[in-house]
Amino acid sequence: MNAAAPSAPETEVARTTLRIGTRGSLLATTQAGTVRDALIAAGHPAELVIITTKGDVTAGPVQRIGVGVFVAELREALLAGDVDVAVHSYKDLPTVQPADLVVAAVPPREDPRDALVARDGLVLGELPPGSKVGTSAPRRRAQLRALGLGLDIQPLRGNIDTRLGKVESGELDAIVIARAGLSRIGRLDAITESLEPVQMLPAPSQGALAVECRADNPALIAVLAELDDAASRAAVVAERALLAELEAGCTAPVGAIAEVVESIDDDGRVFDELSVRGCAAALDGSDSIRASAVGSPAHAEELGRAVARELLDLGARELMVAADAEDGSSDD
Ligand SMILES: NCc1[nH]cc(CCC(=O)O)c1CC(=O)O
Repeated sequence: MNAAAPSAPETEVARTTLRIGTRGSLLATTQAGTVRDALIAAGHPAELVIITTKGDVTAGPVQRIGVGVFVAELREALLAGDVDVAVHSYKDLPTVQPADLVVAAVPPREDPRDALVARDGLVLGELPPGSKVGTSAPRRRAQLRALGLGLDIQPLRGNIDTRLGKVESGELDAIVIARAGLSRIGRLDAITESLEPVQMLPAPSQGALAVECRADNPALIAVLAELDDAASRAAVVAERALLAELEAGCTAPVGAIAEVVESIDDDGRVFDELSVRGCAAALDGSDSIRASAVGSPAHAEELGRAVARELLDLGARELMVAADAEDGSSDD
């Protein structure tokens, strides 16, 4: 920095290489790398800066370490000015956005579905009762149990390679993980079944990235906004509004999927609609509730909240309170 001529953020954007903070895992650096490449392609020099977070060096369940652990240190680096941009897996962000930071872009989202990685190429319906299936996310555990297949759900943590290794070694018969993570690290080949939303609703904002920067830098916000994908943003806004209205965190047994779909009006005109589906499940799989709505993408937030209120009317709160009481380990 030139101490004699301190520059306004506006001019800084124009002449410096943007520093993009990321966790050091293969998944995180790959994700952040797509943002770096998109910025460079748009004429904005950018580079990655690896930030080691507590979540990367601790092996305990996420609920014990604290929700948002993967996010907090990246945000500290942003606020300290050590980096200009942070790239997060959107589903790892708490629902409350800090006032001094903004999600300036939601790039085109990956397929949000969960994926089954099973031994011998098996799909879910082929796993015999008693099969050991790894996942620590209450949302996945509850929805798997609700399928009534008699599966033995086992805790699962670690990076993607560690998780895949448990199937390869035979320790587990299968695992359920986000398809997007496998896609980003080039391991779609490991998937034996992509789980349809009728069986398994993904975590709110799964497969989407949040490109975050300080709220006090309008020039940088404008640059990052070039990477924003309107349909992906509308979907994520609806899903996270649903989660927020349920007053649930990223470890709650809540699933949601919103999609922009084409519709045709009475005069034959094609227009975009936003379809929103959500579920809340009891952790023991004894019950799960679903609700849905369709409306304008411009009303994504209201749509998400409306689906959440319907879930609440159907008893979601009572279900999730029971879920809270059971046990702590989770990792969605
Ligand atoms: N908290 C774990 C996490 N956070 C983001 C991803 C990758 C998928 C995504 O970007 O949504 C994963 C792994 C998983 O859920 O299997």
